[in-house]
Amino acid sequence: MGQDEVLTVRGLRKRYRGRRGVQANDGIDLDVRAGQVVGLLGHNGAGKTTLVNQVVGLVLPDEGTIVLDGIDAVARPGQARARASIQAQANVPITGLTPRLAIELVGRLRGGERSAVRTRAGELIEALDLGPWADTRAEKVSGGIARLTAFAMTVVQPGRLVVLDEPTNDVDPVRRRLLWQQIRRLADEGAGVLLVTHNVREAERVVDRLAVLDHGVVLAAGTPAGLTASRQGTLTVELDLLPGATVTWPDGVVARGSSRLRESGSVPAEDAAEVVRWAQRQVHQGAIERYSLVPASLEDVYVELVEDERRDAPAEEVAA
Ligand SMILES: Nc1ncnc2c1ncn2[C@@H]1O[C@H](COP(=O)(O)OP(=O)(O)OP(=O)(O)O)[C@@H](O)[C@H]1O
Repeated sequence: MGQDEVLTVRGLRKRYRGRRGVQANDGIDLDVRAGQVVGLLGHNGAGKTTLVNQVVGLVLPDEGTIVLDGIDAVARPGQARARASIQAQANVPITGLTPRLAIELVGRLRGGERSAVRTRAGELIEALDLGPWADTRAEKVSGGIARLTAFAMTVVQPGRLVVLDEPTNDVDPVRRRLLWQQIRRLADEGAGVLLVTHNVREAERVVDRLAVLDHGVVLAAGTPAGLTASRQGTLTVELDLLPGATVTWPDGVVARGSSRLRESGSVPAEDAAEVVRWAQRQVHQGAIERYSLVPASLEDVYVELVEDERRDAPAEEVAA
């Protein structure tokens, strides 16, 4: 393991026993290096939280190895956990405290020196625009502010590995941007960050590498550019339909998705000009309100990967 490796996971398997045994992790390899944000994507039940819980020693693997900052995390979970900070999916209750006090308390519990912790807590409160609620009793703050407070509690005295499980849940779009900046900054300042998220569109701009998990296995892993390379030369066209309108795609467009007032498809870049002319005519004819053509995103690739996997999987496995 090189000195920059903060987390190395190899061949990790975990099966939950019981009447309907679930193979939650089925041979996972994963690496996080210092200075990197690694995103972990996957549908509900893909096995992300199981993986994270094994990394921080809350769940014992059936098989495989986990090395966290040089420590064997399976044999010495306590020591490994001391080198990591984790923001769990559910917020730790801080009833009776204010966000500022809760952030400072965790900083002190994790061994931070009083004035350094106070300064860092103040910086985080400012950076996340928590000021107006920093000194309000926790019972009175909104879900989004509670989520940001939980993030600040996690990173006030960060470990070498910072694990964030859905940190953006409930956070408003403006503060989400501030949060993404802080996540990036954590890595830039030397931590390895493992980020569990469904927010593929926003994460794409921040992560260095991604692993896509599906039914306990890593379907694909790589940089955002590497994962989207297979879609280079392809654009995504999106239409906002007017109520009651229907459209039939022109030749060259492959339908990708459809909801009540939105259709999306993919189109080779060389056909884009033709599709724009077609879409413009649809606007004039009152079928669509607006349209956009954008490069294929990581979200497109992610959805396709998972859909391909579903198509190939036996029916009962998909239903499970
Ligand atoms: N304690 C448990 N006992 C039995 N089965 C469990 C337990 N925890 C999780 N599972 C099952 O293991 C599988 C993986 O769950 P996990 O929570 O790791 O997925 P996830 O990717 O984190 O999902 P989500 O995005 O919904 O949080 C699921 O089928 C889930 O029902």
